[in-house]
Amino acid sequence: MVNDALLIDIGNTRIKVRSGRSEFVFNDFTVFLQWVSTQDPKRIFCADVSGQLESRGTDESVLQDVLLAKVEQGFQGLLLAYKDVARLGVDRWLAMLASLQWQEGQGVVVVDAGTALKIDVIDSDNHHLGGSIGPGLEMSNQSLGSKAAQLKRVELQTDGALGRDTESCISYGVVMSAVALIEQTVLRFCPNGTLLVSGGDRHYIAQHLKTPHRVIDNLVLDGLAVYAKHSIPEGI
Ligand SMILES: Nc1ncnc2c1ncn2[C@@H]1O[C@H](COP(=O)(O)OP(=O)(O)OP(=O)(O)O)[C@@H](O)[C@H]1O
Ligand SMILES: CC(C)(CO)[C@@H](O)C(=O)NCCC(=O)O
Ligand SMILES: [K+]
Repeated sequence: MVNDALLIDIGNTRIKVRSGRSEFVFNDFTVFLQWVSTQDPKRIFCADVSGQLESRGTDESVLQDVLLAKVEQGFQGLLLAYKDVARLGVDRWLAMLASLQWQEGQGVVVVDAGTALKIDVIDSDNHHLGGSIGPGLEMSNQSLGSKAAQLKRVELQTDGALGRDTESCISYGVVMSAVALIEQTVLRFCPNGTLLVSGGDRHYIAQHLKTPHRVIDNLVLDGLAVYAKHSIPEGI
C-alpha cells in the first residue's frame, strides 16, 4: 500500500523524502543513505534526476528493492508532447501526474522551481503541450556572481520594486525574470488554466505572481504517490 511506502525525490540540489505523514529533506546523499538504512519500509519508490542512485544503487543493499519511477506515455491518460518520452525528466512527469488532481477543466500550468525552473503546460484533454527548462533562482544568482567581476551572489529579497542598488537590482532581475516567464507562458499557452507552483523556491515566486495560483509543497512527491498507487497490483 502507498501508506507503507517510502517516497523519495532525488533532485539536483536536495533529496526529499515522504514517509506516511512525515517529510524529510537531505542536502547530502551519504547522510540520506545512512538514514534510509535505519528504515524498514515495505516499498521504496524513487524519482532520481541526479543519477546518484543508479551509480551507487547496486552496492548499497538497502537500495536494492527501490522502484525507480520511469516516464510512461499515456499513464493516467496524460499524453506527453515528447516523441522520446525517456528524455523527459521524471520529476517533470511526476509533477504533471500530480497536477491532474487539480485540473479544473481548462488545463494546468505546472511550475517546479528547483535547481532548474521547469514549466509544463497541459490542456483540458490532458495533453501535454510542452514545457520550458531554465535556470533556477539560485543558479541565476550564483552565475551572475561568478561570471561578472563586479557582482557577488546576494540574499534574494525583492518587494517587486525596481532595484536601487546592486543587490536589489540582482534580486529583482533574478526573481522577476522567473515570474515574468511564468506569467507569459500562462498568457500564451493556457490563459484560463490552473496555475500550480511547487519546488524549493515556490514562495519567492508565488508572492509576486499576479496570476491566480495555488502553491503546492512538493508536486514531485505527490506524483510519486500517484505513481505508486497505480503501478503496483492491488493487495501488495
Ligand atoms: N534550505 C535550503 N537549502 C537549499 N536550497 C534551498 C533551501 N531553501 C530553499 N532553497 C531553494 O530551493 C532550490 C532547490 O529546490 P528543490 O529542492 O525543489 O530542487 P531540486 O529538487 O534539488 O532541484 P531539481 O528538481 O531542479 O533538480 C535551491 O535552488 C534554493 O534556491
Ligand atoms: C530539467 C531537470 C534537470 C530538472 O530537474 C530534469 O527534469 C532533467 O534532467 N530533465 C531531462 C531533460 C528534459 O526534461 O527534457
Ligand atoms: K549534466
